[in-house]
Amino acid sequence: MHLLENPPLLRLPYSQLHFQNSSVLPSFLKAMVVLANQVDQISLLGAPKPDAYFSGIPVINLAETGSADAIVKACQEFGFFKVINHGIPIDIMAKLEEEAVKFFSLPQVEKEKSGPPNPFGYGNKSIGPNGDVGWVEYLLFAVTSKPFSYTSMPVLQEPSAISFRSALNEYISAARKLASEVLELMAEGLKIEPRNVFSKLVMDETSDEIFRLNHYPPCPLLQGLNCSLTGFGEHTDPQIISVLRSNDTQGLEIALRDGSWVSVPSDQESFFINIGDSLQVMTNGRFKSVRHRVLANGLKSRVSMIYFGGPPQTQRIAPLTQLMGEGEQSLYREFTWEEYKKAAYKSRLADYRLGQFEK
Ligand SMILES: C=C1C[C@]23C[C@@]1(O)CC[C@H]2[C@@]12CC[C@H](O)[C@@](C)(C(=O)O1)[C@H]2[C@@H]3C(=O)O
Ligand SMILES: O=C(O)CCC(=O)C(=O)O
Ligand SMILES: [Fe+2]
Repeated sequence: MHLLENPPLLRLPYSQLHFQNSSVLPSFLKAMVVLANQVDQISLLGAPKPDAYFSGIPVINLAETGSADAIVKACQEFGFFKVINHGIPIDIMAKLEEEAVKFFSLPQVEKEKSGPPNPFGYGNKSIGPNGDVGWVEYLLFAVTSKPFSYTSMPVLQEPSAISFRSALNEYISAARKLASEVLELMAEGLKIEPRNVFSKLVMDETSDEIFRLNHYPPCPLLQGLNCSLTGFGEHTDPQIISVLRSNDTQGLEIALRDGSWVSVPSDQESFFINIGDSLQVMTNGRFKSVRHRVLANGLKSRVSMIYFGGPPQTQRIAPLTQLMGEGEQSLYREFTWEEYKKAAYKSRLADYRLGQFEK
């Protein structure tokens, strides 16, 4: 709806298009004649979309004993898992989703009052400072105090934004608590002490946390073409842990250890946990940071909310001595979170950011 009032969103590189089935190519090319006037930077580099949902995503039931071992297994194998029976009321997610939908439905000019992102604020299509693009608009927040104050975000300053602010605060507190609980189960599963060895890094007053609301709008021009768009290109998250929740629209994909991509069935009542690069380093590669991306199908809006738990800026990121076997060497040279973040912001989304820190 608002998408049609928003021609700039339609200017997407052709490389963002992914075909489900190569037999649609002729009709797609015909449609391109129509679309060519509206979509610039065309280059046909689409990759096929995985056919089926992956049924092998590990599911961790937090109400069950034994979840610590299952979490460690999932972190080693996938760097990704789904959490159920997490105890967070659905209402907290639904309220924030409602506020997000309200915001993304505003006229473009209103949304842009909170942008461009530098790196925080409202962003449309452009991701990060180095030329990455996707079929997405988003709000990126720095969580600088608990509860945080949103000083530089016009959209949250108006008195009428009280319900948005309170939904955000409620949701972020819940996501942080879940991140901490899961990180403590990881320490338990790895049999290392103290139990809060990971969780204290995201629970500190000075922890560097980010929160993101993503909206992948429908794309009416692509309907009937059976192809998809890159909403958010492949990447790993640089932080320790990410807690993701989406509405019931599909799109999230993860790369398996063999490099193949699989589609994660959406589940609006559950959370998905991503291992970030920093946790890969702290476990000396035992846990893998998961490569993931979002392919938007163009039919239905996807709204996602992601809490990124990072450590304080000065935190040294290195393998935990408690985890190192006899004679085991660190796979990485030492760095602080501040150094890693700086390097990340100089990189493109798909870059292998840990590469320059490997020994
Ligand atoms: C292209 C970029 C966007 C990003 C900063 C970066 O230069 C490389 C890392 C990207 C990422 C991925 C995970 C999170 O969505 C994010 C907020 C983060 O911390 O690192 C984004 C950054 C961003 O969108 O600004
Ligand atoms: O929107 C999503 O589902 C995932 C987005 C993501 O990976 C990110 O914002 O880092
Ligand atoms: Fe991500």
